[in-house]
Amino acid sequence: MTIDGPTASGKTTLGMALATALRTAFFDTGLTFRAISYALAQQPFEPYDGWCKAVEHQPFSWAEPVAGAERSERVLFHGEDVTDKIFAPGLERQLGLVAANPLWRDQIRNYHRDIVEANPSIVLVGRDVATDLLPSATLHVALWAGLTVRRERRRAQYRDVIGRSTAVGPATALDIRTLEALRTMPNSIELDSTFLPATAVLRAVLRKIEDLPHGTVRR
Ligand SMILES: Nc1ncnc2c1ncn2[C@@H]1O[C@H](COP(=O)(O)OP(=O)(O)OP(=O)(O)O)[C@@H](O)[C@H]1O
Ligand SMILES: Nc1ccn([C@@H]2O[C@H](COP(=O)(O)O)[C@@H](O)[C@H]2O)c(=O)n1
Repeated sequence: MTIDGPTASGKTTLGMALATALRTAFFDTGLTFRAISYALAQQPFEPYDGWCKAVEHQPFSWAEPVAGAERSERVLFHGEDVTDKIFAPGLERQLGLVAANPLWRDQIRNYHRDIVEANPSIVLVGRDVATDLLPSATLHVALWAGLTVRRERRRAQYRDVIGRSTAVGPATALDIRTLEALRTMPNSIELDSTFLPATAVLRAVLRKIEDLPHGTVRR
């Protein structure tokens, strides 16, 4: 299954809950973009294409999920848990550079393809996963939420983290470009979560799954 939508629309929340309910693998492709941007931000130079190779050797790894944590996937960089840091506002510029670079996108796509191949039963999250990575998925969900609500959700998410309280500013050029680039599959379920709690979003998707022909989704 794929879940796409703009930042802080609730993709990860829904994806993790769905993967738990259906006992499938789960992967948030945004983490790859963020982890690579974080690695680049540690370098003193402007990123350029040659770095694609350089970052291949960066020692990233994914730690075991942390039970009870809101965002249970953890990203390690040189052994340090950088999961919170890769959501820091200062990474926006690097994120924009990585996301706009076709060479980076190719490498990241190949990395994600390997993950999909290794996990035929997977909930895959990210803004282009439906159209680009897994167009033949059993179910596509296009999740939406208004900008003000998304900003407030992110602000609440960061409220208790020192130095992160100003993390969510006005819509940036990156936000706007990303929204323009969002494409959905013609057969995707469109859900507006602006006024829906996360549990209701999950219930709505589970209901859609129940409507699928028997045996389409193995539990
Ligand atoms: N339906 C909802 N109602 C209220 N809050 C929600 C809802 N869905 C998610 N949230 C909260 O909003 C915040 C952002 O959610 P989440 O990380 O799932 O979004 P995302 O789309 O995966 O973001 P990103 O694109 O940055 O990875 C989290 O704190 C989450 O608990
Ligand atoms: N499939 C994807 C996932 C992400 N991006 C880019 O990475 C940025 C961070 O993603 P989040 O979902 O964690 O917000 C995002 O702004 C995109 O620019 C992408 O291009 N394709």
